[in-house]
Amino acid sequence: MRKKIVAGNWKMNGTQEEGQKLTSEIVNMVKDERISDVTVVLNPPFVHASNVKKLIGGVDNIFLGGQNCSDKASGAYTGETSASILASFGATYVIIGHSERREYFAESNAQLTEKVKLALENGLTPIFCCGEPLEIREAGTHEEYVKDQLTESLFGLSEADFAKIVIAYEPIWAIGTGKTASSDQAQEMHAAIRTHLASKYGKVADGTSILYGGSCKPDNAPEIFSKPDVDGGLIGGASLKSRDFVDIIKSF
Ligand SMILES: O=C[C@H](O)COP(=O)(O)O
Repeated sequence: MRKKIVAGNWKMNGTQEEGQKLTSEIVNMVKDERISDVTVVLNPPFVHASNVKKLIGGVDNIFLGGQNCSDKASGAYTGETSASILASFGATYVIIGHSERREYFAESNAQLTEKVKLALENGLTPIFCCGEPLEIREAGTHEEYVKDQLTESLFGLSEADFAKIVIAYEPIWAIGTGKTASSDQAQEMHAAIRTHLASKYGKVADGTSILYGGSCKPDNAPEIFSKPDVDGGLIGGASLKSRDFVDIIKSF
């Protein structure tokens, strides 16, 4: 049985006060509505880490994650945050290779491998993102494109390390655009991803949670999450509204 995961990626949003309010509301709803069968991950901007960690304190199925980590272990890298710093603040997940990091910060597949390794060494579960831009989708080469991202960044991992990875498939043309992939498009890609992972890691890939991301909302999440290879979501915009985010969590 694969883990069902809904992760909220706040991106660069939220003052201290807003972050605390959002976290408290989510925590209260998850408790009051007795949601216990879904792993919930909150990925705020780094500076919110302590506040968020404190607020989720007593809830077994809500975890703190980072939106990124450095590909270096420590040192003179101004503005960066390492996997070990994140772990020391109580984070247990970290998003790696989000398309915004790949596009705006020119992160390469090789760099992402280093980030994944450092995350694992520090006990963090990487949520490894992959996904194609619109022109690749239109050219019909999206499967190959995504498989290459996975091969180049992850296929050097041992089986034991690979078993700890969560994948997020996010078609770039669906991120923040309001244009979601159809549930059939999501299932097709998730199945292709799983088959590709199995070509290297065999049965271990059956246990890999693959999340969908891209304009996921309360009204489309039930249909997307009903697909056999979709194990949850990586939620951007809708994770900033507590009611919407919790409704998405309840969409399985
Ligand atoms: O990390 C989350 C994704 O980029 C999806 O963002 P979105 O839900 O705002 O489209």
